[in-house]
Amino acid sequence: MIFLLIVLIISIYLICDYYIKNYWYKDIQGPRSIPILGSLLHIKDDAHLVFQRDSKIYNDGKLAKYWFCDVITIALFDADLTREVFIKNHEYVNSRVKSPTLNLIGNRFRGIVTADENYWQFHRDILMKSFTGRKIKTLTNSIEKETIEIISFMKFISKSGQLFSTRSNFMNFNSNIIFDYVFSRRIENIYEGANEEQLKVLKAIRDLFEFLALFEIQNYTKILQPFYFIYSKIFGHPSDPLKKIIYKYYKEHCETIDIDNPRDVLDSIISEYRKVNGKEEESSVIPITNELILAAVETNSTTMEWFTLELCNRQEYQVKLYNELSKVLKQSPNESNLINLSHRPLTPLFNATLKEVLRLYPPVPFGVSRLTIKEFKIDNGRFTIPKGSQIIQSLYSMFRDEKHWSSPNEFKPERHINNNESQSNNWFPYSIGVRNCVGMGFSQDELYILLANLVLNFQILPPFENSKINDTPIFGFSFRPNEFKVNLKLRQ
Ligand code: HEM
Repeated sequence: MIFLLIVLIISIYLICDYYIKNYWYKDIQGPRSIPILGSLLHIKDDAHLVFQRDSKIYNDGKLAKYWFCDVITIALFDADLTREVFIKNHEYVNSRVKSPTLNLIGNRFRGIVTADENYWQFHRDILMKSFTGRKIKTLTNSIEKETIEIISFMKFISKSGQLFSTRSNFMNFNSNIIFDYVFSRRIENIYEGANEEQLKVLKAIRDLFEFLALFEIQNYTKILQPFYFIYSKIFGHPSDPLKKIIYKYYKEHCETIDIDNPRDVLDSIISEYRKVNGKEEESSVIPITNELILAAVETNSTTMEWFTLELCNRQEYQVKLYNELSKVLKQSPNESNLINLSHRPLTPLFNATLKEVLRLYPPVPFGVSRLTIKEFKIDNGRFTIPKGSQIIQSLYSMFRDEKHWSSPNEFKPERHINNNESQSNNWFPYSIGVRNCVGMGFSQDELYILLANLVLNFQILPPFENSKINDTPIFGFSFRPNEFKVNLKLRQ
């Protein structure tokens, strides 16, 4: 009898769940959902391609509705509509999805990337003040110093006839800069191999990235969430090792801080926090700094990998870029013989190439999901976006949409120079609106200085003569190529 009752309850639940997912919120079409999992199986593998396909099927290519288990999800396929949601209606979409993963990383949504509607504005203001309160020159110095280090390592590798591993070295480069900027903790000789303590830090960052797959069931199924929390309490969470390290840095900073003369971003955040609210300092400052590291390292490293890969497969562009860079350095030389930010306005082709790489391979191909805190209408009232929806920007399909880009799958940096696509406001790999990427300027400076000096100093060749490096993307937390090595030939 009890068994029959249980079967009956489960059956009713499944029928209701199926009905809600497929027959409610009917003004936005999407693929059919099954009970419990919703549309998760539909988008699980190569979601960027699934969204690209769906953008040709549903709602005139503007958006589509999916169910990620219990969470109604709207994927935006159209750049104009994305602006309408993220700029015009920004106050309704400034929260993040309340998933257990974001909860645990962000200390109950108290970080910056993970911050919900209660913390976001407050933490964003603190962070912006901390960035602008520091002299930006310090960051540029740090990037230039690290670039000299890595270029000298590349020269060593090149002379010794070894191949250059792109992923590990770019990760080391980016972690060293952000650790220096945020904690004043640069790892000496990182490219030759760090010491045990430093390796622990690098491992903590990498392990967390390995773990951070997107669209996991436990993040979207309410009934599973308590088990996930209990499991993480007992066995630990992949974000714990990095947080432990950052806790140590935080304590050291607290002991030695001079509030009026902050040494680094961590000092600045602590000072700003103390000005407004001393109460939750530790539980907020640790996730904020933790998430700065997470947001910075993977995205920039991925972009560096794609840029190197594309140029390695296109020797003709390397020649063009080399000619442009060497000419400007001759025109305005400097002591270090380094391309720096003052050269940027004089290198239009290089700038366009970087833009083209970010268009074809946006490192965060779906943006970072937002959560709606109120129902609202878009597209002249045609679509209602329900409260509690997860909003995804399908950047990959938008950046390859014929509506906005000619021959969208082709690598054509020139499209960004002096033609009708060059002024396009449909290029936003760093997202748009008031909650866009905080690190956009930081990222652009780092990418420019490192990659320009790479092209200036070396010819980038594939490991085997006349071969091409595989450019099929791997879809995970970010959007990266298969790990690859290159042969760096020193230019004379
Ligand atoms: C190629 C490099 C990068 C790309 C493509 C990128 C892209 C993005 C995107 C799409 C978002 C989501 C914004 C939204 O919710 O609409 C974001 C957020 C964020 N990014 Fe980046 N990012 C990059 C580099 C960086 C760097 C270097 C830093 C740190 C210095 C950084 C820090 C952040 C932070 C803190 C947020 C959260 C902002 C907030 O929620 O208010 N990013 N980024």
